[in-house]
Amino acid sequence: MEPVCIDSIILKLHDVNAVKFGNYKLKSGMMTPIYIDLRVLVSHPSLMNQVNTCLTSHPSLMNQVSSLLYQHTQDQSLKFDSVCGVPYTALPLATIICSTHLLPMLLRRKEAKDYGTKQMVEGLIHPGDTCLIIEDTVTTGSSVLETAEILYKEGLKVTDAMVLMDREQGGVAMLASQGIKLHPIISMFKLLDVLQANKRITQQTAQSVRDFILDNNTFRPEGENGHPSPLAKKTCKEQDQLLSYGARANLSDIHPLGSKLLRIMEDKKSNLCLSADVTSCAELLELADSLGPKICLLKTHVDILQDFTPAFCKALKDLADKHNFLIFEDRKFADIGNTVKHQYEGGVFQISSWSHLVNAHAVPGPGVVQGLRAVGKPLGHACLLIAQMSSEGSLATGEYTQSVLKMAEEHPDFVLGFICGSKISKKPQFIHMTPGVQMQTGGDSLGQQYTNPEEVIFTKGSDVIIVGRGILGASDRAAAAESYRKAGWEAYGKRLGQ
Ligand SMILES: O=c1ccn([C@@H]2O[C@H](COP(=O)(O)O)[C@@H](O)[C@H]2O)c(=O)[nH]1
Repeated sequence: MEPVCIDSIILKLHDVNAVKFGNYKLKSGMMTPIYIDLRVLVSHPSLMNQVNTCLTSHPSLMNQVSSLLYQHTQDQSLKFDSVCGVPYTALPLATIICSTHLLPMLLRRKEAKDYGTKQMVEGLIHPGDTCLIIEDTVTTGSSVLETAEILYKEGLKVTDAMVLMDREQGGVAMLASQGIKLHPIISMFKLLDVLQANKRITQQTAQSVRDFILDNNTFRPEGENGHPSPLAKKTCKEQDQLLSYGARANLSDIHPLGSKLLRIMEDKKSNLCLSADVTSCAELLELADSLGPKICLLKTHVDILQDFTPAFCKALKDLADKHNFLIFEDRKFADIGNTVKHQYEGGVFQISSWSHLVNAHAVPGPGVVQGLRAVGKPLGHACLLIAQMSSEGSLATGEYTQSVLKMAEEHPDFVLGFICGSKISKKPQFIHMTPGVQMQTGGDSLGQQYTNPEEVIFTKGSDVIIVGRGILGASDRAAAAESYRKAGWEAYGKRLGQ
Protein backbone atom coordinates (compact mmCIF):
# COMPACT_ATOMS: atom_id res chain seq x y z
CA MET A 1 0.00 0.00 0.00
CA GLU A 2 1.23 3.55 -0.78
CA PRO A 3 2.46 5.64 2.18
CA VAL A 4 -0.52 7.25 3.91
CA CYS A 5 -0.50 11.02 4.40
CA ILE A 6 -1.49 12.10 7.90
CA ASP A 7 -3.17 15.33 6.77
CA SER A 8 -5.40 13.44 4.36
CA ILE A 9 -6.30 10.89 7.04
CA ILE A 10 -7.26 13.74 9.36
CA LEU A 11 -9.55 15.23 6.72
CA LYS A 12 -11.11 11.85 6.02
CA LEU A 13 -11.69 11.28 9.73
CA HIS A 14 -13.46 14.61 9.77
CA ASP A 15 -15.47 13.62 6.65
CA VAL A 16 -16.83 10.51 8.37
CA ASN A 17 -17.66 12.42 11.56
CA ALA A 18 -15.02 10.67 13.62
CA VAL A 19 -14.03 14.13 14.92
CA LYS A 20 -16.93 15.81 16.64
CA PHE A 21 -17.11 19.28 18.15
CA GLY A 22 -19.66 20.01 20.86
CA ASN A 23 -19.99 18.99 24.47
CA TYR A 24 -19.15 15.38 25.22
CA LYS A 25 -18.35 13.28 28.27
CA LEU A 26 -15.13 11.25 28.34
CA LYS A 27 -14.65 7.90 30.09
CA SER A 28 -13.14 9.80 33.04
CA GLY A 29 -16.33 11.88 33.38
CA MET A 30 -14.56 15.00 32.12
CA MET A 31 -16.59 17.11 29.68
CA THR A 32 -14.78 17.90 26.44
CA PRO A 33 -15.42 20.24 23.49
CA ILE A 34 -13.95 17.68 21.08
CA TYR A 35 -14.69 14.00 20.80
CA ILE A 36 -12.79 11.50 18.70
CA ASP A 37 -15.08 8.65 17.72
CA LEU A 38 -13.14 6.11 15.68
CA ARG A 39 -15.91 3.54 16.15
CA VAL A 40 -17.48 5.02 13.03
CA LEU A 41 -14.62 3.70 10.88
CA VAL A 42 -16.28 0.31 10.56
CA SER A 43 -19.26 1.96 8.87
CA HIS A 44 -17.23 3.44 6.04
CA PRO A 45 -15.63 0.67 4.04
CA SER A 46 -15.64 3.05 1.09
CA LEU A 47 -15.49 6.79 1.19
CA MET A 48 -16.51 9.62 -1.06
CA ASN A 49 -13.84 12.24 -1.24
CA GLN A 50 -14.31 16.00 -1.43
CA VAL A 51 -14.97 16.07 -5.19
CA ASN A 52 -17.40 13.20 -4.82
CA THR A 53 -15.13 10.67 -6.44
CA CYS A 54 -15.79 7.23 -5.08
CA LEU A 55 -12.66 5.80 -3.50
CA THR A 56 -13.81 2.20 -3.51
CA SER A 57 -10.77 1.14 -5.51
CA HIS A 58 -8.59 2.62 -2.77
CA PRO A 59 -7.96 0.99 0.56
CA SER A 60 -10.70 1.63 3.08
CA LEU A 61 -10.11 4.29 5.72
CA MET A 62 -9.84 1.47 8.27
CA ASN A 63 -7.08 -0.10 6.16
CA GLN A 64 -5.29 3.19 5.74
CA VAL A 65 -5.35 3.82 9.48
CA SER A 66 -4.11 0.29 10.16
CA SER A 67 -1.37 0.75 7.61
CA LEU A 68 -0.31 4.00 9.25
CA LEU A 69 -0.12 2.28 12.63
CA TYR A 70 1.90 -0.61 11.27
CA GLN A 71 4.21 1.69 9.30
CA HIS A 72 4.98 3.54 12.50
CA THR A 73 6.02 0.33 14.30
CA GLN A 74 8.50 -0.19 11.45
CA ASP A 75 9.73 3.40 11.49
CA GLN A 76 10.32 3.10 15.21
CA SER A 77 11.97 -0.33 14.79
CA LEU A 78 9.73 -1.76 17.50
CA LYS A 79 10.39 -5.37 18.52
CA PHE A 80 7.35 -7.40 19.57
CA ASP A 81 6.09 -10.96 19.37
CA SER A 82 2.35 -10.35 19.29
CA VAL A 83 -0.23 -7.59 18.99
CA CYS A 84 -3.23 -6.82 21.18
CA GLY A 85 -5.89 -4.19 20.47
CA VAL A 86 -7.60 -2.35 23.32
CA PRO A 87 -11.28 -3.37 23.16
CA TYR A 88 -13.38 -2.49 21.33
CA THR A 89 -12.51 0.20 18.80
CA ALA A 90 -8.90 -0.88 18.29
CA LEU A 91 -9.81 -4.56 17.80
CA PRO A 92 -10.43 -4.32 14.06
CA LEU A 93 -7.30 -2.21 13.65
CA ALA A 94 -5.18 -4.87 15.40
CA THR A 95 -6.91 -7.57 13.36
CA ILE A 96 -6.10 -5.90 10.04
CA ILE A 97 -2.48 -5.32 11.06
CA CYS A 98 -2.02 -8.93 12.16
CA SER A 99 -3.81 -10.40 9.20
CA THR A 100 -1.96 -8.22 6.66
CA HIS A 101 1.48 -8.71 8.17
CA LEU A 102 1.01 -12.28 9.41
CA LEU A 103 1.56 -11.43 13.06
CA PRO A 104 0.18 -13.39 16.03
CA MET A 105 -2.68 -11.57 17.67
CA LEU A 106 -3.99 -11.74 21.22
CA LEU A 107 -7.60 -10.90 22.04
CA ARG A 108 -8.21 -9.20 25.34
CA ARG A 109 -11.65 -9.81 26.82
CA LYS A 110 -13.45 -7.04 28.62
CA GLU A 111 -15.25 -9.46 30.89
CA ALA A 112 -14.15 -13.00 31.78
CA LYS A 113 -16.48 -15.75 30.52
CA ASP A 114 -18.18 -17.74 33.26
CA TYR A 115 -17.79 -20.97 31.31
CA GLY A 116 -15.05 -22.73 29.37
CA THR A 117 -11.49 -21.51 29.94
CA LYS A 118 -12.54 -18.26 31.67
CA GLN A 119 -9.52 -16.68 29.98
CA MET A 120 -9.13 -12.89 29.95
CA VAL A 121 -6.77 -13.13 27.00
CA GLU A 122 -7.50 -15.37 24.04
CA GLY A 123 -4.81 -16.66 21.69
CA LEU A 124 -1.55 -18.48 22.06
CA ILE A 125 0.27 -17.00 25.03
CA HIS A 126 4.01 -17.44 25.44
CA PRO A 127 4.98 -16.03 28.84
CA GLY A 128 8.00 -13.77 28.47
CA ASP A 129 6.94 -12.61 25.00
CA THR A 130 6.52 -8.93 24.29
CA CYS A 131 3.08 -7.79 23.19
CA LEU A 132 2.49 -4.52 21.35
CA ILE A 133 -0.73 -2.71 22.32
CA ILE A 134 -2.79 -0.94 19.65
CA GLU A 135 -5.22 1.78 20.70
CA ASP A 136 -7.42 4.17 18.74
CA THR A 137 -7.46 7.24 21.04
CA VAL A 138 -5.64 8.06 24.26
CA THR A 139 -6.66 10.69 26.81
CA THR A 140 -5.30 9.64 30.22
CA GLY A 141 -3.76 6.37 29.05
CA SER A 142 -5.83 4.38 31.55
CA SER A 143 -7.37 2.01 28.95
CA VAL A 144 -3.94 1.11 27.58
CA LEU A 145 -2.73 0.53 31.14
CA GLU A 146 -5.72 -1.71 31.95
CA THR A 147 -4.95 -3.83 28.91
CA ALA A 148 -1.24 -3.98 29.81
CA GLU A 149 -2.09 -5.12 33.34
CA ILE A 150 -4.18 -7.98 31.99
CA LEU A 151 -1.32 -8.99 29.69
CA TYR A 152 1.17 -8.80 32.56
CA LYS A 153 -0.98 -11.29 34.50
CA GLU A 154 -0.42 -13.72 31.63
CA GLY A 155 3.34 -13.29 31.99
CA LEU A 156 3.63 -11.06 28.94
CA LYS A 157 5.76 -7.95 28.65
CA VAL A 158 4.43 -4.62 27.35
CA THR A 159 6.99 -1.99 26.45
CA ASP A 160 5.24 -0.05 23.70
CA ALA A 161 1.77 1.01 22.65
CA MET A 162 0.78 2.52 19.32
CA VAL A 163 -2.12 4.97 19.21
CA LEU A 164 -3.73 6.70 16.27
CA MET A 165 -4.89 9.78 18.14
CA ASP A 166 -3.30 11.29 21.24
CA ARG A 167 -5.49 13.93 22.83
CA GLU A 168 -2.32 15.34 24.48
CA GLN A 169 -3.88 15.36 27.92
CA GLY A 170 -1.21 13.44 29.79
CA GLY A 171 -1.48 9.88 28.40
CA VAL A 172 2.11 9.79 27.14
CA ALA A 173 3.53 10.88 30.51
CA MET A 174 1.23 8.61 32.53
CA LEU A 175 2.17 5.53 30.50
CA ALA A 176 5.86 6.48 30.55
CA SER A 177 5.64 6.57 34.35
CA GLN A 178 4.46 2.94 34.10
CA GLY A 179 7.26 1.89 31.75
CA ILE A 180 5.19 1.94 28.55
CA LYS A 181 6.26 4.10 25.64
CA LEU A 182 3.23 5.46 23.82
CA HIS A 183 3.74 6.23 20.12
CA PRO A 184 1.06 8.61 18.86
CA ILE A 185 0.48 9.05 15.13
CA ILE A 186 -1.75 12.13 15.28
CA SER A 187 -1.64 14.67 18.07
CA MET A 188 -4.60 16.84 19.01
CA PHE A 189 -2.68 19.97 18.07
CA LYS A 190 -1.82 18.55 14.66
CA LEU A 191 -5.46 17.61 14.11
CA LEU A 192 -6.64 21.11 15.00
CA ASP A 193 -3.97 22.73 12.82
CA VAL A 194 -4.97 20.64 9.80
CA LEU A 195 -8.71 21.17 10.26
CA GLN A 196 -8.20 24.90 10.72
CA ALA A 197 -5.82 25.19 7.75
CA ASN A 198 -8.42 23.43 5.60
CA LYS A 199 -11.19 25.70 6.87
CA ARG A 200 -13.10 22.82 8.44
CA ILE A 201 -13.18 24.71 11.74
CA THR A 202 -12.76 28.36 12.63
CA GLN A 203 -9.70 29.80 14.33
CA GLN A 204 -11.92 30.43 17.36
CA THR A 205 -13.04 26.81 17.64
CA ALA A 206 -9.49 25.55 17.19
CA GLN A 207 -8.20 27.94 19.84
CA SER A 208 -10.88 27.11 22.37
CA VAL A 209 -10.12 23.39 21.99
CA ARG A 210 -6.39 24.08 22.32
CA ASP A 211 -7.08 26.06 25.47
CA PHE A 212 -9.18 23.22 26.82
CA ILE A 213 -6.43 20.69 26.11
CA LEU A 214 -3.75 22.85 27.70
CA ASP A 215 -5.95 23.40 30.75
CA ASN A 216 -6.87 19.77 31.17
CA ASN A 217 -3.75 17.70 31.37
CA THR A 218 -4.78 14.74 33.49
CA PHE A 219 -1.39 13.45 34.58
CA ARG A 220 0.04 14.07 38.02
CA PRO A 221 3.28 12.14 38.71
CA GLU A 222 2.36 11.23 42.29
CA GLY A 223 -1.10 10.58 43.65
CA GLU A 224 -2.00 10.74 47.32
CA ASN A 225 -0.97 7.14 47.84
CA GLY A 226 2.33 7.60 46.07
CA HIS A 227 1.00 5.93 42.94
CA PRO A 228 0.52 7.76 39.70
CA SER A 229 -2.83 9.42 39.74
CA PRO A 230 -3.87 10.14 36.18
CA LEU A 231 -7.18 11.63 37.05
CA ALA A 232 -6.26 13.47 40.21
CA LYS A 233 -5.84 16.80 38.49
CA LYS A 234 -8.23 19.63 39.10
CA THR A 235 -8.77 22.21 36.41
CA CYS A 236 -6.49 25.25 36.36
CA LYS A 237 -9.37 27.36 37.60
CA GLU A 238 -9.34 25.32 40.80
CA GLN A 239 -5.57 25.32 41.26
CA ASP A 240 -2.97 27.73 39.93
CA GLN A 241 -5.59 30.20 38.68
CA LEU A 242 -6.43 30.89 42.31
CA LEU A 243 -2.90 31.99 43.19
CA SER A 244 -2.71 35.75 43.56
CA TYR A 245 -0.02 37.76 41.83
CA GLY A 246 1.39 38.48 45.29
CA ALA A 247 1.57 34.79 46.21
CA ARG A 248 3.30 34.01 42.93
CA ALA A 249 5.82 36.78 43.60
CA ASN A 250 6.96 34.81 46.65
CA LEU A 251 7.45 31.47 44.90
CA SER A 252 10.93 30.17 45.59
CA ASP A 253 11.92 29.49 42.00
CA ILE A 254 10.49 32.57 40.33
CA HIS A 255 12.74 34.86 38.29
CA PRO A 256 13.59 37.90 40.48
CA LEU A 257 12.31 40.30 37.82
CA GLY A 258 9.10 38.25 37.51
CA SER A 259 8.72 38.54 41.25
CA LYS A 260 9.28 42.30 41.07
CA LEU A 261 6.69 42.68 38.31
CA LEU A 262 4.07 40.64 40.19
CA ARG A 263 4.65 42.78 43.28
CA ILE A 264 4.22 45.95 41.27
CA MET A 265 0.98 44.53 39.86
CA GLU A 266 -0.31 43.70 43.31
CA ASP A 267 0.77 47.04 44.80
CA LYS A 268 -0.61 49.18 41.99
CA LYS A 269 -3.66 46.97 41.41
CA SER A 270 -2.76 46.95 37.75
CA ASN A 271 -2.20 44.21 35.22
CA LEU A 272 -2.10 46.78 32.44
CA CYS A 273 0.85 47.13 30.09
CA LEU A 274 0.70 50.26 27.98
CA SER A 275 1.91 49.68 24.44
CA ALA A 276 3.35 53.15 23.87
CA ASP A 277 3.46 52.99 20.09
CA VAL A 278 4.09 56.65 19.38
CA THR A 279 6.80 58.11 17.18
CA SER A 280 8.19 61.00 19.19
CA CYS A 281 10.24 60.79 22.34
CA ALA A 282 8.44 63.71 23.93
CA GLU A 283 5.03 62.11 23.43
CA LEU A 284 6.26 58.80 24.79
CA LEU A 285 7.75 60.45 27.88
CA GLU A 286 4.55 62.42 28.41
CA LEU A 287 2.56 59.18 28.23
CA ALA A 288 4.93 57.48 30.66
CA ASP A 289 4.56 60.32 33.13
CA SER A 290 0.81 60.75 32.88
CA LEU A 291 -0.19 57.10 32.66
CA GLY A 292 2.71 55.70 34.72
CA PRO A 293 0.61 55.46 37.94
CA LYS A 294 -1.90 53.17 36.20
CA ILE A 295 0.44 50.64 34.60
CA CYS A 296 2.71 47.85 35.68
CA LEU A 297 4.66 47.77 32.44
CA LEU A 298 5.37 50.14 29.59
CA LYS A 299 6.08 48.54 26.24
CA THR A 300 8.11 50.33 23.59
CA HIS A 301 9.04 49.88 19.95
CA VAL A 302 12.14 52.02 20.13
CA ASP A 303 12.78 51.73 16.40
CA ILE A 304 9.62 53.66 15.53
CA LEU A 305 10.84 56.77 17.35
CA GLN A 306 11.85 59.44 14.86
CA ASP A 307 14.00 61.43 17.27
CA PHE A 308 15.61 58.79 19.45
CA THR A 309 18.52 59.93 21.61
CA PRO A 310 20.32 58.20 24.48
CA ALA A 311 18.97 60.97 26.73
CA PHE A 312 15.46 59.64 26.05
CA CYS A 313 16.41 56.30 27.63
CA LYS A 314 17.66 57.97 30.77
CA ALA A 315 14.45 60.03 31.03
CA LEU A 316 12.29 56.94 30.52
CA LYS A 317 14.19 55.02 33.18
CA ASP A 318 13.70 57.90 35.62
CA LEU A 319 9.96 57.84 34.97
CA ALA A 320 9.88 54.05 35.47
CA ASP A 321 11.48 54.60 38.88
CA LYS A 322 9.19 57.50 39.69
CA HIS A 323 5.98 55.62 38.89
CA ASN A 324 7.15 52.09 39.69
CA PHE A 325 6.69 50.32 36.37
CA LEU A 326 9.00 48.15 34.30
CA ILE A 327 10.08 48.84 30.72
CA PHE A 328 9.59 46.21 28.04
CA GLU A 329 11.17 46.76 24.62
CA ASP A 330 9.07 44.75 22.17
CA ARG A 331 12.10 44.04 19.95
CA LYS A 332 11.10 40.47 18.97
CA PHE A 333 14.65 39.21 18.53
CA ALA A 334 14.81 36.36 16.05
CA ASP A 335 18.39 35.70 15.00
CA ILE A 336 21.26 33.46 16.00
CA GLY A 337 22.66 33.89 19.50
CA ASN A 338 25.74 35.85 18.45
CA THR A 339 23.73 38.39 16.45
CA VAL A 340 21.02 38.99 19.05
CA LYS A 341 23.73 39.52 21.65
CA HIS A 342 25.02 42.48 19.58
CA GLN A 343 21.52 43.71 18.79
CA TYR A 344 20.59 43.67 22.46
CA GLU A 345 23.61 45.40 23.94
CA GLY A 346 24.96 47.53 21.09
CA GLY A 347 23.93 49.51 18.07
CA VAL A 348 22.12 52.81 18.26
CA PHE A 349 19.57 51.75 20.84
CA GLN A 350 21.65 49.87 23.43
CA ILE A 351 18.46 48.18 24.55
CA SER A 352 19.99 46.26 27.43
CA SER A 353 21.00 49.52 29.12
CA TRP A 354 17.44 50.70 29.71
CA SER A 355 14.89 47.92 29.12
CA HIS A 356 14.10 45.48 31.90
CA LEU A 357 12.39 43.05 29.57
CA VAL A 358 12.73 42.08 25.94
CA ASN A 359 11.08 39.38 23.89
CA ALA A 360 12.20 36.85 21.31
CA HIS A 361 10.83 34.47 18.76
CA ALA A 362 11.83 30.87 19.36
CA VAL A 363 12.31 30.17 15.63
CA PRO A 364 16.14 30.23 15.76
CA GLY A 365 16.19 27.65 18.57
CA PRO A 366 17.60 27.99 22.09
CA GLY A 367 20.63 30.01 20.88
CA VAL A 368 18.46 33.11 20.74
CA VAL A 369 17.73 32.85 24.47
CA GLN A 370 21.34 32.00 25.26
CA GLY A 371 22.62 35.03 23.31
CA LEU A 372 20.21 37.37 25.08
CA ARG A 373 20.90 35.77 28.42
CA ALA A 374 24.65 36.37 28.04
CA VAL A 375 23.93 40.10 28.00
CA GLY A 376 20.80 40.42 30.11
CA LYS A 377 21.29 38.02 32.97
CA PRO A 378 24.24 39.85 34.60
CA LEU A 379 22.06 42.99 34.50
CA GLY A 380 19.12 41.26 36.20
CA HIS A 381 17.02 41.48 33.04
CA ALA A 382 14.78 38.81 31.56
CA CYS A 383 12.96 37.90 28.39
CA LEU A 384 9.56 36.74 27.21
CA LEU A 385 9.19 34.15 24.49
CA ILE A 386 6.58 34.73 21.80
CA ALA A 387 4.43 31.63 22.00
CA GLN A 388 1.39 32.91 20.13
CA MET A 389 0.54 36.09 18.27
CA SER A 390 -2.63 38.12 18.11
CA SER A 391 -2.54 38.58 14.35
CA GLU A 392 -4.82 36.66 12.04
CA GLY A 393 -3.23 33.60 10.42
CA SER A 394 -0.32 33.57 12.86
CA LEU A 395 1.82 30.46 12.46
CA ALA A 396 2.69 30.41 16.16
CA THR A 397 0.14 27.76 17.16
CA GLY A 398 -0.12 24.13 18.19
CA GLU A 399 3.14 22.23 18.29
CA TYR A 400 5.15 25.40 17.78
CA THR A 401 3.60 26.92 20.90
CA GLN A 402 4.36 23.72 22.80
CA SER A 403 8.00 23.89 21.70
CA VAL A 404 8.22 27.49 22.88
CA LEU A 405 6.87 26.40 26.25
CA LYS A 406 9.55 23.73 26.44
CA MET A 407 12.26 26.22 25.53
CA ALA A 408 11.10 28.52 28.33
CA GLU A 409 11.10 25.66 30.82
CA GLU A 410 14.69 24.93 29.85
CA HIS A 411 15.79 28.53 30.56
CA PRO A 412 13.94 29.56 33.72
CA ASP A 413 16.85 31.76 34.80
CA PHE A 414 16.20 34.15 31.92
CA VAL A 415 12.73 33.51 30.48
CA LEU A 416 10.07 34.87 32.81
CA GLY A 417 7.04 34.31 30.66
CA PHE A 418 5.30 34.51 27.33
CA ILE A 419 3.60 36.67 24.79
CA CYS A 420 0.51 34.61 24.12
CA GLY A 421 -3.23 34.67 23.55
CA SER A 422 -4.01 32.57 26.58
CA LYS A 423 -2.29 30.86 29.47
CA ILE A 424 -0.05 28.15 28.06
CA SER A 425 2.00 27.06 31.07
CA LYS A 426 0.75 25.66 34.34
CA LYS A 427 3.87 26.87 36.13
CA PRO A 428 2.80 29.91 38.17
CA GLN A 429 6.37 31.22 37.89
CA PHE A 430 5.72 32.12 34.26
CA ILE A 431 3.89 35.36 33.52
CA HIS A 432 1.56 35.41 30.51
CA MET A 433 1.12 38.67 28.61
CA THR A 434 -1.48 39.18 25.92
CA PRO A 435 -1.54 41.86 23.20
CA GLY A 436 -4.48 42.50 20.91
CA VAL A 437 -6.71 43.85 23.68
CA GLN A 438 -9.50 46.37 23.34
CA MET A 439 -12.84 46.79 25.05
CA GLN A 440 -14.59 45.93 21.80
CA THR A 441 -13.59 42.68 20.14
CA GLY A 442 -12.80 42.95 16.43
CA GLY A 443 -9.63 43.89 14.61
CA ASP A 444 -7.84 46.35 12.37
CA SER A 445 -7.40 46.29 8.59
CA LEU A 446 -3.95 44.68 8.85
CA GLY A 447 -4.83 41.49 10.65
CA GLN A 448 -4.71 42.57 14.30
CA GLN A 449 -7.41 40.77 16.32
CA TYR A 450 -8.81 42.12 19.57
CA THR A 451 -10.12 40.36 22.63
CA ASN A 452 -11.50 42.15 25.68
CA PRO A 453 -9.80 42.30 29.11
CA GLU A 454 -12.25 39.95 30.84
CA GLU A 455 -11.81 37.29 28.17
CA VAL A 456 -8.02 37.59 28.35
CA ILE A 457 -7.58 37.54 32.12
CA PHE A 458 -10.59 35.58 33.39
CA THR A 459 -11.45 33.21 30.56
CA LYS A 460 -8.05 32.67 28.98
CA GLY A 461 -6.05 32.88 32.19
CA SER A 462 -3.41 35.34 30.98
CA ASP A 463 -1.84 37.72 33.51
CA VAL A 464 -1.18 41.01 31.73
CA ILE A 465 -3.21 42.89 29.14
CA ILE A 466 -1.14 44.82 26.59
CA VAL A 467 -3.11 47.74 25.25
CA GLY A 468 -1.99 50.19 22.58
CA ARG A 469 -4.53 51.89 20.36
CA GLY A 470 -7.35 51.19 22.80
CA ILE A 471 -5.71 53.88 24.95
CA LEU A 472 -3.67 55.89 22.44
CA GLY A 473 -6.66 56.39 20.17
CA ALA A 474 -8.90 57.69 22.96
CA SER A 475 -9.63 61.39 23.29
CA ASP A 476 -8.92 61.12 27.02
CA ARG A 477 -5.98 58.74 27.32
CA ALA A 478 -5.86 58.88 31.10
CA ALA A 479 -9.54 57.94 31.40
CA ALA A 480 -9.09 55.14 28.85
CA ALA A 481 -6.03 53.80 30.69
CA GLU A 482 -7.99 53.85 33.94
CA SER A 483 -10.87 51.92 32.38
CA TYR A 484 -8.49 49.26 31.02
CA ARG A 485 -6.70 49.06 34.39
CA LYS A 486 -10.03 48.63 36.13
CA ALA A 487 -11.34 46.06 33.65
CA GLY A 488 -8.13 44.01 33.82
CA TRP A 489 -8.09 44.15 37.60
CA GLU A 490 -11.73 43.20 37.96
CA ALA A 491 -11.24 40.24 35.64
CA TYR A 492 -8.34 39.13 37.82
CA GLY A 493 -10.52 39.48 40.94
CA LYS A 494 -13.19 37.37 39.26
CA ARG A 495 -10.54 34.74 38.48
CA LEU A 496 -9.61 34.64 42.16
CA GLY A 497 -13.26 34.16 42.99
CA GLN A 498 -13.59 37.58 44.67
O1 LIG B 1 1.15 39.04 18.93
C1 LIG B 1 1.43 40.22 19.10
C2 LIG B 1 2.65 40.64 19.56
C3 LIG B 1 2.87 41.96 19.78
N1 LIG B 1 1.93 42.88 19.51
C4 LIG B 1 2.25 44.28 19.78
O2 LIG B 1 1.33 44.77 20.77
C5 LIG B 1 0.89 46.06 20.43
C6 LIG B 1 -0.59 46.02 20.19
O3 LIG B 1 -1.06 47.29 19.82
P1 LIG B 1 -2.61 47.64 19.65
O4 LIG B 1 -2.61 49.06 19.24
O5 LIG B 1 -3.26 47.41 20.97
O6 LIG B 1 -3.16 46.75 18.56
C7 LIG B 1 1.69 46.49 19.23
O7 LIG B 1 2.82 47.16 19.70
C8 LIG B 1 2.13 45.20 18.59
O8 LIG B 1 3.38 45.34 17.96
C9 LIG B 1 0.72 42.47 19.05
O9 LIG B 1 -0.19 43.27 18.81
N2 LIG B 1 0.49 41.14 18.86
